[in-house]
Amino acid sequence: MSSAAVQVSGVTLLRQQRPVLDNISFTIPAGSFVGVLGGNGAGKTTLFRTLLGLEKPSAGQIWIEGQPTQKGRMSIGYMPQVRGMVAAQLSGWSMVAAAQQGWKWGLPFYNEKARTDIDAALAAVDAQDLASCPVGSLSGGERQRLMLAQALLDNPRILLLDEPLASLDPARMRETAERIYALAQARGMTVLMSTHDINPLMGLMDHVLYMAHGKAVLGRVEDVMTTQTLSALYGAPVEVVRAGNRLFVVAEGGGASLQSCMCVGHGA
Ligand SMILES: Nc1ncnc2c1ncn2[C@@H]1O[C@H](COP(=O)(O)OP(=O)(O)OP(=O)(O)O)[C@@H](O)[C@H]1O
Repeated sequence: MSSAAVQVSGVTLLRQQRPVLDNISFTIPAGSFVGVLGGNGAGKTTLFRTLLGLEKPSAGQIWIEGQPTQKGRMSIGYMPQVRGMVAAQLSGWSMVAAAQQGWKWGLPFYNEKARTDIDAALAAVDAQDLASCPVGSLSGGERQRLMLAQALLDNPRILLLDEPLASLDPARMRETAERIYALAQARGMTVLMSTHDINPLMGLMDHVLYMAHGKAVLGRVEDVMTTQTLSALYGAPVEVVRAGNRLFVVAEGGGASLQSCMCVGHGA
C-alpha cells in the first residue's frame, strides 16, 4: 500500500486568468479512501477533471499510478456530478450499459463479455432489481447506485466520485458511503469522494483533501480539520468548533467566500 495512486505536483489551472487550482501538490497512497471537501467553487470538480486528463493544467504534473495522466485511462472510474435526467424510459441496465467503453446512448449491440461486465457492475451495487426498471421511475438514490455501477465498469483501481451523496437523506448517505467503502476494501481501490457533508465518511476515510481558494491540503482528519490548518488554507480566521461528536467550520465575521457553517463529523 505504499505506492502512490495519484501524485499531483505544482498543478495550476487558470480560468479567465484566475487560478482555480493554484500550485497544488499532494500524493495519495494506493488504497486510500479520501474525502474531498471545500465550499462551492473550491475546485473539486475541476481537480477531478484534471486528474482524468479532461482539463489541461497550465503548470505542474500529474501521475496516475506512476504514469502521466491521460484521457480515457481505464484504471480510473468516474462518477460525475451532473445528474441531468436521462431518458426516462431507459432501463437501469441500459443506463449502466451506456457507459460501457465510453459509449453514449444507443449502442445497439453488446457482446457476451460486455453483458457480463454490466451485470457484474449492477450486482456490485445491489442493483440487479433495478436493471429492468425505467430510470424515470427510480428514486434519486437508486439512480445514484446505477451511476456508481457505471463508474465500476472496467474494474477501475481508482474511483473519482463527485458528490455521490448529494440529495440523499442522512441514512442513505451513510449506507452509500459504507457500500463504496466496502467495495473499495474488497477490490483494493483508491477512492476520492467529494462531499459537502463529511459526516457520512467519518470512520471510513483515512485522508481529507480540503480545498479553498485554489489551494489544497491533504492529511488525516485530525490534522486537517483544525482551526490552525483551515485558517492557513483560507488565509483568513476560520474556527473549527467541536459540538458533541461533530465539528463545525465557522468563518469568523462571515467571510464572503467561505461557507459560514459547514457541519462535519468528529474524527474517528
Ligand atoms: N466550464 C467552466 N468555465 C468557466 N469557469 C468554470 C467552468 N467550470 C467551473 N468553472 C469555475 O471554476 C471554479 C471551480 O469550479 P468547480 O466546479 O471545480 O468547483 P466545485 O468545488 O466542484 O464546486 P461545487 O461544490 O459547487 O460543485 C468555479 O469558480 C467555477 O465557476
